Amino acid sequence: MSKLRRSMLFVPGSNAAMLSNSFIYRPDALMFDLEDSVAVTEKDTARLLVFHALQLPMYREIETVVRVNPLNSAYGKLDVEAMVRAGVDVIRLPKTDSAEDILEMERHILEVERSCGRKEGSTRMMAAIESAMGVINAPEIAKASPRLIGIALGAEDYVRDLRTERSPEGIELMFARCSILQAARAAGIAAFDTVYSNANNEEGFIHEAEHIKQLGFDGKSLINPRQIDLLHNVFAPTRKEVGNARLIIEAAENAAQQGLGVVSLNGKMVDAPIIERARWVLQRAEASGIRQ
Ligand SMILES: CC(C)(COP(=O)(O)OP(=O)(O)OC[C@H]1O[C@@H](n2cnc3c(N)ncnc32)[C@H](O)[C@@H]1OP(=O)(O)O)[C@@H](O)C(=O)NCCC(=O)NCCSC(=O)C[C@@](O)(CC(=O)O)C(=O)O
Ligand SMILES: [Mg+2]
Repeated sequence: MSKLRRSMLFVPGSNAAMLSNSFIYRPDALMFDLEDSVAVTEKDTARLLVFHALQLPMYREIETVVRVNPLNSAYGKLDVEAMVRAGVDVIRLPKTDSAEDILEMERHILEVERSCGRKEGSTRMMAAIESAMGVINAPEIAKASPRLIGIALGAEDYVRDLRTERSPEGIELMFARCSILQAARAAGIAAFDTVYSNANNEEGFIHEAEHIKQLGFDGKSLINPRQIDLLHNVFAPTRKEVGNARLIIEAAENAAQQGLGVVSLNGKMVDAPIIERARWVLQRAEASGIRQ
């Protein structure tokens, strides 16, 4: 079963208090940020703080992602050098506009891996798409490197680029979400949704989480620990879904014994894709529990 990456909690890299205890919230991944949540005057301090946080034993037990600054900024290369040396699991490249951005990042990561003796290819990558150009190039971006675990939408920057703003229904994000999802699936990698920026609006958050789960996303970036359980609950299958999946597997096993590829379960067709989905529901229930 592929690794669970439902929740990825952004932690501002310049906030020493948050860095020291963010593991207690147990998201699927922690995403230390060196980019937009860090003031220009704090960039060097944040890099040092995150470097040290990555040495802490508690961060060895959880997947760590660091969002670095773009390589064409004054900080990007220094960020990558420090984070690869620190042993981060995944580097998140923000504002990815083209496959060339990925290739450039890959070249730089490889150089650092070689110079510090880290296994070549062991640093994984994630690309955040945050512009119209990035959305148009999503299929090439998603296929650009075997290091990529997934691509993600960065909606706050994206709506700025489109010259609009986010609405509760998210109609302005529909094209980008579908494009990113299609590109990710065609490349065989994960698709991650963007942050919901109001930590106090639980209802709005759940509405958005249900929407992106229905579209097919694997998970979502988060800004606040209170959003973690809400998201995990949305992603957990319901008791009814689990019960139904068990019946489908049972029916499929009986059908296989009789040499049949398709059978009926209470009038509903059960064939290969339906069986595969049922297995996926059971795996998900085992990994994430059943919806509360
Ligand atoms: C939103 C808010 C200010 C609310 O503050 P509040 O004070 O109301 O929070 P409370 O709930 O009261 O905190 C209760 C306890 O949790 C602790 N706690 C809170 N948040 C924590 C956390 N994140 N990590 C660890 N610990 C945390 C806190 O320290 C306290 O601990 P304690 O005192 O011990 O009880 C706060 O959460 C926060 O700063 N979030 C991170 C924001 C951030 O990273 N932005 C950048 C990424 S987005 C972006 O760049 C756009 C994007 O690029 C995105 C894309 O690409 O998708 C695009 O373009 O769209
Ligand atoms: Mg952004």
